[in-house]
Amino acid sequence: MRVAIIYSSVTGNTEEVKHLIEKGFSREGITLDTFHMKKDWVPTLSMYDAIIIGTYTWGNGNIPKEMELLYEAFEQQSVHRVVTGVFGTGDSFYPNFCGAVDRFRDMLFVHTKLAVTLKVELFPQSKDNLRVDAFVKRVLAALRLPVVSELQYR
Ligand SMILES: Cc1cc2nc3c(=O)[nH]c(=O)nc-3n(C[C@H](O)[C@H](O)[C@H](O)COP(=O)(O)O)c2cc1C
Repeated sequence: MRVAIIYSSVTGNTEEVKHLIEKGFSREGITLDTFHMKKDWVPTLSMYDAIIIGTYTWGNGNIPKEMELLYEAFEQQSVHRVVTGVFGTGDSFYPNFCGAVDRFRDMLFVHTKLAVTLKVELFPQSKDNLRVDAFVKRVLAALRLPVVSELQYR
């Protein structure tokens, strides 16, 4: 099972959610391939069974510049079998809260097997732990994998 997480973060909020999601998958025995979108390079998306996208929001509800190449790659590559989830951080002070998540969601819904989305207000708080757990479980369910961390307690 190959799962990637591809993200962008300037001030560290989205990166912190990424850490939580990585930990969630790690509890399920899944190690993620991690890509920080800084350069003009995107991995071959069809290599993966699942891809998690993490993005902050810029401008007026926009996708950050460094994430545009990834957005276009999903539109152009053969990804209809890939399970996806998209998360992001934003600031509800802005009218389009986490608008970049919405833009990825609409595109991924058309081109991939979109399983789940998650929006976090700025830096993740303890209440977000349960939301992250639910995010990971939705991806596992779409991959038809059992939730190992719960099976251990039965
Ligand atoms: C110039 C600017 C524009 C922004 N526009 C939005 C926006 O439209 N919607 C939103 O939800 N957040 C917006 N934000 C807030 C960032 O998305 C938020 O601080 C985010 O957590 C930053 O993520 P990072 O720490 O991973 O870089 C904006 C921030 C800046 C500085």
